[in-house]
Amino acid sequence: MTTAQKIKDIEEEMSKTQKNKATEYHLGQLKAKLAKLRRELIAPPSGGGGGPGIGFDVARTGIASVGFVGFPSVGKSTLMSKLTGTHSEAASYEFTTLTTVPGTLTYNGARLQILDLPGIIEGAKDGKGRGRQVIAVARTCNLIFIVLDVLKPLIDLAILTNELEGFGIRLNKRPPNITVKKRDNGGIAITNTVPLTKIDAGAIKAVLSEYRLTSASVSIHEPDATVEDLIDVVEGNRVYVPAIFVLNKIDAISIEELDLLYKIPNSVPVSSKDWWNIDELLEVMWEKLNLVRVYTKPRGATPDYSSPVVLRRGKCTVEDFCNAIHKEIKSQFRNAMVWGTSVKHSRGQKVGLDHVLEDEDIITIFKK
Ligand SMILES: Nc1nc2c(ncn2[C@@H]2O[C@H](COP(=O)(O)OP(=O)(O)OP(=O)(O)O)[C@@H](O)[C@H]2O)c(=O)[nH]1
Ligand SMILES: [K+]
Ligand SMILES: [Mg+2]
Repeated sequence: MTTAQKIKDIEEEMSKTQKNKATEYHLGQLKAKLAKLRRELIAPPSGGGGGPGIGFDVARTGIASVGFVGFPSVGKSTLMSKLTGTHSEAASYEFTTLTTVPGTLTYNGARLQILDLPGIIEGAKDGKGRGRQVIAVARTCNLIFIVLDVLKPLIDLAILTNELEGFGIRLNKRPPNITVKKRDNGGIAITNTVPLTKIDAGAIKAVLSEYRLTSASVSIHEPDATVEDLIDVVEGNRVYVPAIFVLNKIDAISIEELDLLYKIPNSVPVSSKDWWNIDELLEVMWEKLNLVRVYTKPRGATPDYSSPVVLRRGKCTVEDFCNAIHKEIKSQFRNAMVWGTSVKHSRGQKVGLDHVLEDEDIITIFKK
């Protein structure tokens, strides 16, 4: 039996199993089994093809990458071509785009790589079409645009989210606040600082036993933690990626319909064809990318606002700033003067290499 068939069997069994106290353990087991099978698809054991990077990946450039995911003919290539000035074939027939097409967009001084991807279909995560290769590229992006056609059923949004979830991608989520520590004996000990509303001891034990964890301490601090959250923590290979639902083709709907679309969280309605609301899309993109611009101020001169050094959040210390400019700088570094929200004083503050910079800080480096 192939992995995809095994997955299908388990999904069928789950849909037939009623959810109640008595089945909690069994369902926990099934969900863990499913996660383990999915892991095989994300990274095939050996030469299975379709793993991360195989097939559609391209050389990465720029400070961050944005991948376009969607069903065929929703307008991904139309949007990407116009945003970047790079030609990516767009046409009315499905599967026009057959491979990754990279382009570059500079926004707020940051060079971003935009990846137009082939359309995917439902079932992609379980091996339908070449969807797995597409999702594998999306998994490595810093931001995902889920592009949707507003003339198609809105359920597509949930279907696509589910496809990415099945590939270990979590959209607009933080890692669950749960820790699992293996220990030598003593069985399963559960501590929780929040009420457990969606998971109980039975389900926790079922999941852990599926991973051969018979002795472990589990601490749950995540409000309304689910079995899926626990599995994510045990599996450990999840990626947490911000996403924007780009609701395309609003030129073809009424104002009343548009009002409804505005209620969908993390979404931006646009028309790629008529270039409507692209400004908002870019603003939300910038927010979600969460980048840090640092302006260099030469001693005694005004800061250079035209070309910031752009860093990624979590990798934006003064040391990271130095490395982004030139390898040599760090060895000559004495200290730095920083102005902006990362320091307390409005007149600036002297800092060292480990100081964490904030967006739009100004910096002067003093050498030895
Ligand atoms: N009305 C309208 N049509 C659009 C818009 N954007 C794209 N289209 C049309 O939708 C069709 C598909 O566009 P593509 O850009 O090829 O879509 P795609 O998502 O890249 O398609 P695949 O590569 O096949 O997955 C084309 O006929 C476009 O002209 C839009 O904003 N409004
Ligand atoms: K198309
Ligand atoms: Mg295309």
